[in-house]
Amino acid sequence: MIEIKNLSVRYHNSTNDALKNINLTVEKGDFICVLGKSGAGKSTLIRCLNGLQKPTNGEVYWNGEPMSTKNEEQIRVVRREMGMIFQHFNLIPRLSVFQNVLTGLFGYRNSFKNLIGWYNSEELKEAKQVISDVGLSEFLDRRVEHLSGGQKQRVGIARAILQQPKVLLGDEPVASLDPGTSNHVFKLLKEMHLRLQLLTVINVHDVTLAKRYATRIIALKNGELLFDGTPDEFTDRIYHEVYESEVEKSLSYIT
Ligand SMILES: Nc1ncnc2c1ncn2[C@@H]1O[C@H](COP(=O)(O)OP(=O)(O)OP(=O)(O)O)[C@@H](O)[C@H]1O
Repeated sequence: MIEIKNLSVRYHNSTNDALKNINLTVEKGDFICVLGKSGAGKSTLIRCLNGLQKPTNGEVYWNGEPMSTKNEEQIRVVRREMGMIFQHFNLIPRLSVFQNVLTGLFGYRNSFKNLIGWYNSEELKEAKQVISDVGLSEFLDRRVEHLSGGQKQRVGIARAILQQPKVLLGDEPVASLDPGTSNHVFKLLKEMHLRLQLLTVINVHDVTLAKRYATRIIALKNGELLFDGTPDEFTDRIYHEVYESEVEKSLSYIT
């Protein structure tokens, strides 16, 4: 579904590659967690998948077609098929849950309809359904600024799902949430993945969550692909290879 060949990214003001010669194929059916220390290249990888970041070298193929040959309009069409959820939710605080979720339809409508906020009855019904699916029916008319972090992320998920994506991408969607709430959000993501057959790629710092929910784990280190396998194959030895220096540094600071 998405194939990455010899992908490297170097930001214009940097002397190092943020991603170095990555080769990957991700398929419908994958629930992928991307692990790696801060700065390993996880966000850059997600941004390459949705076309927000152009590779310095190599290519990203969407259903066999190179992204680099697509014009802005064609990339917009591809991006419509990719729902995104974010660490800081990217919601409009003063709008209600319902209004925020409806913005998931923006990619399918002309700007005039979006501007005047006109939706047909089918669209309104679908929006109510996804809000119910994420367990927020009772908060339909509440401004999102008055929700908890976990509820806000549910709104983010509902908005992404209303978009009817084929792929769901998450850039550290639980980094601002407590462990219990993070687990609930992952459980919901997994349910959506299974029910809608959504290819899901999520950056996460919590290895326990990755091992509990992922079908496949990818680990990056200094921009390189260090590991690609099942949660069972992600052993303690690999964990230490991915994180060791960071863990040791933080422990030596405490003791
Ligand atoms: N816009 C940018 N301009 C220059 N360098 C950047 C830019 N964005 C990221 N980088 C650098 O690229 C490397 C990879 O960053 P990236 O954000 O992809 O890592 P990450 O694994 O997502 O980190 P984190 O877990 O802290 O979010 C880092 O060295 C970072 O400083």
